[in-house]
Amino acid sequence: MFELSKQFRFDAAHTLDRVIETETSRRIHGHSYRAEVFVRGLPDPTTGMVVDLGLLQRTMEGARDALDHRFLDEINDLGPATMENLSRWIWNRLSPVIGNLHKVTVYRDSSGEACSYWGEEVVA
Ligand SMILES: Nc1nc2c(c(=O)[nH]1)N=C([C@H](O)[C@H](O)COP(=O)(O)OP(=O)(O)OP(=O)(O)O)CN2
Ligand SMILES: [Zn+2]
Repeated sequence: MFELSKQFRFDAAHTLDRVIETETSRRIHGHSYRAEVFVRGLPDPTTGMVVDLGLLQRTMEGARDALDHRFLDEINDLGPATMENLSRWIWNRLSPVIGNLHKVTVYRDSSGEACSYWGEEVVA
C-alpha cells in the first residue's frame, strides 16, 4: 500500500455563530488555512502511479480557486464555515475525480488546529 499527499493553502474570511467568544466570532474575520489531500492505493503496473499528481494538482486547483480570498459564508453548499465543513467540502469536490481519495485534512497553523475527514463510509 502506498500513500501520496499534496497540499494547498488558502486565505479566507468568515463569521461563525458560537456559544463562546460570540462577538468576535460573529464579526467578519480571516484565517490562513492549509489543506492536505491523501490518496492511498497500489501503483498501476503500467504507469507506476497511484494517481497522477498532475491530475491531483488540477483538481485541487479548482477547490483552491473556489476558497482562496473568498467570504466562506457565501459558499452555498459549505454550511457554517468550520474546519469540519471545509474538510468535507474539499472531499466532496475531489472525490468524483480522485477515486482512491483517503483523507482530507484542513490545518490552521497559526493556532495549531487540524481537522481530518475520511468520508461518510468510515466507522470507528
Ligand atoms: N470545532 C470547531 N471549533 C471552532 C472552529 C472550527 O472550525 N471548528 N472555528 C472557530 C473559529 O474559526 C474561530 O475564529 C477561531 O478562533 P481562534 O482559534 O481563537 O482564532 P484566532 O482568530 O484567535 O486565531 P488566528 O491565529 O487568527 O487564526 C472556533 N471554534
Ligand atoms: Zn474564525
